[in-house]
Amino acid sequence: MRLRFDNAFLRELPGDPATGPGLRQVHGAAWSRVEPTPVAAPRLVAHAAEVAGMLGLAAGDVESPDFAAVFGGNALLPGMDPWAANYGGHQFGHWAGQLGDGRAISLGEALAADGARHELQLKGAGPTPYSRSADGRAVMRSSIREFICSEAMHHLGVPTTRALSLVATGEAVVRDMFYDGHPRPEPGAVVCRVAPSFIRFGTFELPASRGDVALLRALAEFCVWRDFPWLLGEHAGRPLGHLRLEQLFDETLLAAWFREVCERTARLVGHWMRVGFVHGVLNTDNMSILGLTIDYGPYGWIDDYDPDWTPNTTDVQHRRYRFGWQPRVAHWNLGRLAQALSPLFADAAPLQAGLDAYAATWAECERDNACARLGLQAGDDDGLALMRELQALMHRAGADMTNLFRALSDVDVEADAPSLEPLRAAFYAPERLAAEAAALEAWLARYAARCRADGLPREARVARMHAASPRYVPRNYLAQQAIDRAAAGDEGGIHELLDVLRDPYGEQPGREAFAALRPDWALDRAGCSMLSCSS
Ligand SMILES: Nc1ncnc2c1ncn2[C@@H]1O[C@H](COP(=O)(O)OP(=O)(O)OP(=O)(O)O)[C@@H](O)[C@H]1O
Ligand SMILES: [Mg+2]
Repeated sequence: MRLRFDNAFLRELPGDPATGPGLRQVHGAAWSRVEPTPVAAPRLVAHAAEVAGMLGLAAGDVESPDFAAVFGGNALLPGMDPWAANYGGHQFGHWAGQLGDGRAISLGEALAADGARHELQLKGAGPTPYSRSADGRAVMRSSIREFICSEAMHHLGVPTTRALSLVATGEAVVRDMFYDGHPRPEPGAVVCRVAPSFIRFGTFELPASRGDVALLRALAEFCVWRDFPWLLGEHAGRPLGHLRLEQLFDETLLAAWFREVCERTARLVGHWMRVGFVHGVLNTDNMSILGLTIDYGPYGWIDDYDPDWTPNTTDVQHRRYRFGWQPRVAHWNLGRLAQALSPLFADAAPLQAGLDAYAATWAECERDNACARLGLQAGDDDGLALMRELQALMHRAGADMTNLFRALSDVDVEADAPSLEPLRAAFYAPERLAAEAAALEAWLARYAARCRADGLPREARVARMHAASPRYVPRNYLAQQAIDRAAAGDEGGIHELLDVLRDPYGEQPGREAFAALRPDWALDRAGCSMLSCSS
């Protein structure tokens, strides 16, 4: 197994002179060298062949015992030079100080044959200087969720960190799942995540909070150079040191960078709102600078449409991270990033321009999502208004978000008064549907009229709708079933679910069960409707 590494993060940014996992506050440094702690019996449970292929790994590499050893944290490949990154963050609205990779350890930045950079990072690989009071480990149930959802998001077309592998450690990890004084041992696991960059908003917030403008500037310049090279135009690919000497990183360039971060974040949230994903812990340390979904913890998927739903038990009181608030939370988080970057700007105008670009891009995404899901040609305010009315009805009548949007393409829009029949199976309770049936029918009549005025031929309309509204998403209960089966010794559920989710927009005859409404047993089952941060 061979990979080519170019560890730019270590080479170009200042590091912690101390090594090893001892807990400490790390000043003036972006990273600390620390090796994964070996585990008792690494065993490969699952891998994503697409990610292995992207890295240039062959099937034989994945099957070899070396693979489980490396991606379980027991061995290193030549060129790997493991580190934990230093960052801070706002958690639930409050500044939390230094956080850092407490259980994530980056192994190196692999360069693929096509020149793409893929940082390989183990999650659950043991203690680091940033582990605070925790153990640096992760349990199998949360690792299965991270592995499956990362890949599902990619196939759904949502920007995300990827998952190469899921390795069982053969060791127990003690967790108090509901923070109710009942800790118990659970099987441990390590996921290898893959992304061009794991830089977070909190990466910039930490040096800014300490008044360390030199490190803040170094991080910003590095991030532009490595992660946004297209902003450098003809200078892309030249050594960072040369560009610094030529003072290329002026305010105009940094402003363009911040603006792009804002726009990418808006598009990311647009995708989440389209597919019904609730991140659950949108702290600034869980916001990727590249606008990728990162940190699959107590996330959830919307079953019955409810903009106020949050899956995170830690968040039940304020519901800060509820589904419908994600657009405004992302904006707030960008505000914290803007504040952190402000020492690099003479005045606030360029940062405000970025935040305004967020609002404009999000508004555009919301309109485009609405019109694509309704199968309308033009993205206009009329389509958006129609969507908002439908969402209010879905909420009141208890419609399954995924299934209702999918079934909408079966409505006969040639009829003046289309029948509700094609939608009926997407509702959870007949009496709630009955109470709203007249309002839904009135909406359908207006919708059908709009489709006819729009003039898109049936086939094109349906294709547009199916491309925007998935048939299959990793519903909370589906992931939990895979977890339960794995706990009982059958890991086949992980592979089956991953395979279904490889084609989320296809019909996949024979696999309809994976698109079924949430069953009643999942309503109050841990892992399905409520998830704790204990992972
Ligand atoms: N078991 C653990 N051991 C050590 N540190 C942990 C552990 N769980 C969480 N942390 C750290 O606590 C902070 C916030 O936790 P959060 O739940 O956002 O992250 P996470 O799920 O560990 O990681 P990531 O954001 O890397 O996916 C991070 O600094 C994280 O590394
Ligand atoms: Mg996190």
